[in-house]
Amino acid sequence: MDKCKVIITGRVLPSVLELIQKHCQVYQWEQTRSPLLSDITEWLNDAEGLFVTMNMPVNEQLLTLAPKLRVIVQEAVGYDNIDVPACTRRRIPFCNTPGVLVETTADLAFGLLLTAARRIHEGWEWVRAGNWQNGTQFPLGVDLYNKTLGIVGMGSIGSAVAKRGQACGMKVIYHNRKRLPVQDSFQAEYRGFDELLTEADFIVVLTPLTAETRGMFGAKEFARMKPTAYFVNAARGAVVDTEALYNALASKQIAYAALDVTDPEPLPGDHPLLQLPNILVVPHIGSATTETRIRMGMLAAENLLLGLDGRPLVTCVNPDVINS
Ligand SMILES: NC(=O)C1=CN([C@@H]2O[C@H](COP(=O)(O)OP(=O)(O)OC[C@H]3O[C@@H](n4cnc5c(N)ncnc54)[C@H](OP(=O)(O)O)[C@@H]3O)[C@@H](O)[C@H]2O)C=CC1
Ligand SMILES: O=CC(=O)O
Repeated sequence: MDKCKVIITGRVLPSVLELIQKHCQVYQWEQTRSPLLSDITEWLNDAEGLFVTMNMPVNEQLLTLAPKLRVIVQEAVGYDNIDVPACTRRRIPFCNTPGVLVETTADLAFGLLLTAARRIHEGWEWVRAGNWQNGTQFPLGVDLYNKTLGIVGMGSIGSAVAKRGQACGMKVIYHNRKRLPVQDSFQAEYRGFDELLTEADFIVVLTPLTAETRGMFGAKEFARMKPTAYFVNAARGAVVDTEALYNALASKQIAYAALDVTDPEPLPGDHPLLQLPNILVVPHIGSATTETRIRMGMLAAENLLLGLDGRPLVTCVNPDVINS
């Protein structure tokens, strides 16, 4: 019997590829950049499954070229690149990988905060440049203890960051559209968005990117923050207006930013943000540990195989397409 044909839009771990190849014929995009639609058009014509590894747009245009597609999975939690209603209209189930990367991403978000506050990365550069003997001139950092951590997007990952902050003696405040039930907020206090901006010493963003959150942090929001504020974005780059962030940092309207995600992404090496002294940027590595990437890849692969088999998926974003 012919194996189902599936497209994988980037590199995956060998164990994940092996599992998929056992059951499917794989077309894999192997270049480091994300494929353009034109790069995979030929494969789309007979693909029954699509495994998305990077932020490739899955929209009407792509779906129209893929008449046999029966399941789409993405090895990520955020799915702002996927037109889910368009998948649903074609009765194609779509899965992301929630749950398995929560603690790992929270470690990275909190790690950015701690690294920026204590200038760990700058200290390393200082030592490596042979400056240790001038150690007393190394610029001082700031404490986390007794400071206020403001989390915008207190969901799975935001809550895990909140716990890390509390373990460091921080007071935690948060903002969501809906206030959490008391038992789920473990003493973090709810604030309106503007209140959180003015009160927090450290702000960590962990909302999804939606029409509502796109550009949520602009000039007005940075102007509300303390001049000593540290700003961490581990959500999606476009939640922040990059030019406004640049201006806020360059004019010292806020103290520091630490980013796992940027807009544009990847950030070009000559981008003005990277010339600033008060910023730390890492290349979207929130979930990038071996253990977590295996969990994400395996979950996505299992969902792919279930979908090809016409069975309900474990983490389906639009489950009604299967149940109806
Ligand atoms: N850097 C990285 O590598 C990673 C980044 N991410 C990003 O983090 C995001 C969050 O993931 P996760 O914690 O699992 O998601 P959850 O759905 O568990 O949490 C999202 C939170 O955001 C809140 N939220 C949504 N819209 C708004 C809004 N307009 N204003 C304020 N709060 C809002 C939600 O609360 P409410 O609905 O009440 O508003 C919820 O508390 C992902 O969507 C993804 O983009 C995820 C994994 C790794
Ligand atoms: O950015 C990563 C994700 O899982 O979402």
